[in-house]
Amino acid sequence: MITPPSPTVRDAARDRLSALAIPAGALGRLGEVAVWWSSVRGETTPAPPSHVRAVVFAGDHGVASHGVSAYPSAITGAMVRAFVSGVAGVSVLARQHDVTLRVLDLGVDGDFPDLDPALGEFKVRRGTEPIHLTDAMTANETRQAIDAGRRIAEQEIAAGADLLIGGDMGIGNTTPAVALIAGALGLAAEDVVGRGTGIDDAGLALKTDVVATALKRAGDRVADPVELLAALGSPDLAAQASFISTAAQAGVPVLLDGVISVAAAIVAERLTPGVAPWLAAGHRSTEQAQWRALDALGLEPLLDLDMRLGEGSGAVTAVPIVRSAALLLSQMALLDELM
Ligand SMILES: Cc1cc2ncn([C@H]3O[C@H](COP(=O)(O)O)[C@@H](O)[C@H]3O)c2cc1C
Ligand SMILES: O=C(O)c1cccnc1
Repeated sequence: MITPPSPTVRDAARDRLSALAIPAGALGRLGEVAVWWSSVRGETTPAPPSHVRAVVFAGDHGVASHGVSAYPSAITGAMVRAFVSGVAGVSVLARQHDVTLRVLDLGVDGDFPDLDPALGEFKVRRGTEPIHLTDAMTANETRQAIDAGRRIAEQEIAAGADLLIGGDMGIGNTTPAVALIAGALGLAAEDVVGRGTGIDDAGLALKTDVVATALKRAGDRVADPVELLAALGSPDLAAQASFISTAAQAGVPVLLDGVISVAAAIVAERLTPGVAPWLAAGHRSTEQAQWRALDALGLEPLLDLDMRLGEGSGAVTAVPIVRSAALLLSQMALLDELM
């Protein structure tokens, strides 16, 4: 069980919010995120996040060659190179919002001999098995990925992170992500599948079949988070789940992104109950599984921009919102002081 953020500080922040020189409730969700930021920082008027660190967990997925994505697996490696050169979508956003971005290859089906070997320091395997046919990975590989996620979070925290973000890269990864959400929450395939990179109706029907078959194959094993990850997950998803869980245990808040990041959070909550109060939701993605999982975690997304990129992009886009909220709570006058 994880120690929750301080209820005393949260109440003090709520009191301050109610006393600000605004009509009651006028900051809307900005007020709520300010109170959350105070509670996770353990101070009524904490400084806004200034050491935001994002890690992109990259990996390939066996299901990708079974018609569940609009794009081929070769894109994964090409995008890893784009992160390294700073030209991916989230790279641009991270530069704009002063977020440190790190990309790690947990399970890409390829190697990068010309790039910094640190990229593959935590690599578990090349791609996964197709989850509708067999387990994504072995129990041993799952433990290795969980251990990697913990060490990655510890490194980011040691580097001074005051807010962490997990991003994803891997063609096909919305399929295991929604399967994990369905498995953990007991939902049916048709209630979790979405169009991912933009599959058509036939693709959606096929993806629904793949997820339904995978869930049936996993059976009761979905009740155990480690078995769930081995059966339906991947090294990158397992590592991100453990990254979130480790951050929450250390009292470091995490800003969630889209369906992959939220799937990792749902599994993190299973690995170590009590994670959710340490989390905020950066945005609402177009994937229905993401909304259902956020609901289950009790989280309301900050932004709703119809984004469906992943990479951590929705979370990084929300960073200035968290900063604005923190500044409002600490710098605004109280109504009493003006009277
Ligand atoms: C060029 C490109 C860049 C991306 N950046 C993130 N994704 C996102 O889309 C993929 C998941 O969707 P699906 O499950 O439908 O394959 C993941 O790689 C995810 O990171 C991208 C996808 C593409 C094509
Ligand atoms: O919800 C997301 O983050 C998402 C949606 C589609 C494709 N990749 C990511």
